[in-house]
Amino acid sequence: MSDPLLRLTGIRKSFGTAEVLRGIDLDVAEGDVVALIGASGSGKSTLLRVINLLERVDDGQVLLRGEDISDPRVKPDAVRARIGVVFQHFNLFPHLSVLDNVTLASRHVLRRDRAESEARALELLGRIGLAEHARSYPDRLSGGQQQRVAIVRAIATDPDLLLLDEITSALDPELVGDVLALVRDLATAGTTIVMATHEMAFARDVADRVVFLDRGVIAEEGTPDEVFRRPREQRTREFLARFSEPLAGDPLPRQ
Ligand SMILES: Nc1ncnc2c1ncn2[C@@H]1O[C@H](COP(=O)(O)OP(=O)(O)OP(=O)(O)O)[C@@H](O)[C@H]1O
Repeated sequence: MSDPLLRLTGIRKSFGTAEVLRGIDLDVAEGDVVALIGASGSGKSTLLRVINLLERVDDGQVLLRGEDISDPRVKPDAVRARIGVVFQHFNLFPHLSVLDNVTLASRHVLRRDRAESEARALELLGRIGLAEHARSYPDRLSGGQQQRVAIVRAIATDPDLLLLDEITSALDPELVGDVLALVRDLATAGTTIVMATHEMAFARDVADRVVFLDRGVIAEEGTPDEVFRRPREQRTREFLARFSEPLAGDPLPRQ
């Protein structure tokens, strides 16, 4: 069998005396959408940061297409061009236009030609209805628009993997729908995504697999149906009980 796109084996990470990740094993196949859920502080962001080499593991391996990228000799920049990341706060560069934000990595890390990078960026911005804002600065855009630009920027290098860390948490509720719709489109188009999310209804509808982290270990994983409707673990049930209201209805906007 061929290697999964991403394989995590025995990942451990401590900050001081606090062990935040306590032996994580996880495989993500090409095209899979994996939702990481769990209480605040359970280690979701740290796990994403470990995958992207923003944090180095204390123990264990991160394998991307079979290559051990957690090896200290691997240069983070080379890996980051292969792994797109979007954080809670949009992190667009305020002094660069939308277009320059989107083309930055493609031009300066991958050394792609300017015209080629801009054509691709404009095509992506067009897909999210923001091509006319290409020459604007980020502060002219709403939070939801900025976050969609951040997503487009993350995929502009055609990464192997897209990591999303609570990308709707800082948005006003009325702006969440468009951002989730874009993620839904990417998932449908076959993008491999690992996302930490508090949007349970979204995880249920979009993810192929749901991973429940509890104090640094994977307490349960399965299809959305298994985890949300038939959780095996008491601690999963307790966690989900806090989200029972949104899960009962369907708060997701339909396109
Ligand atoms: N750089 C750091 N230095 C020290 N402690 C850290 C650092 N990063 C994370 N932690 C701690 O690690 C634990 C896990 O944090 P993490 O952000 O991974 O959790 P999370 O599940 O993503 O939480 P949330 O849902 O609130 O974002 C927390 O107790 C946090 O305080």
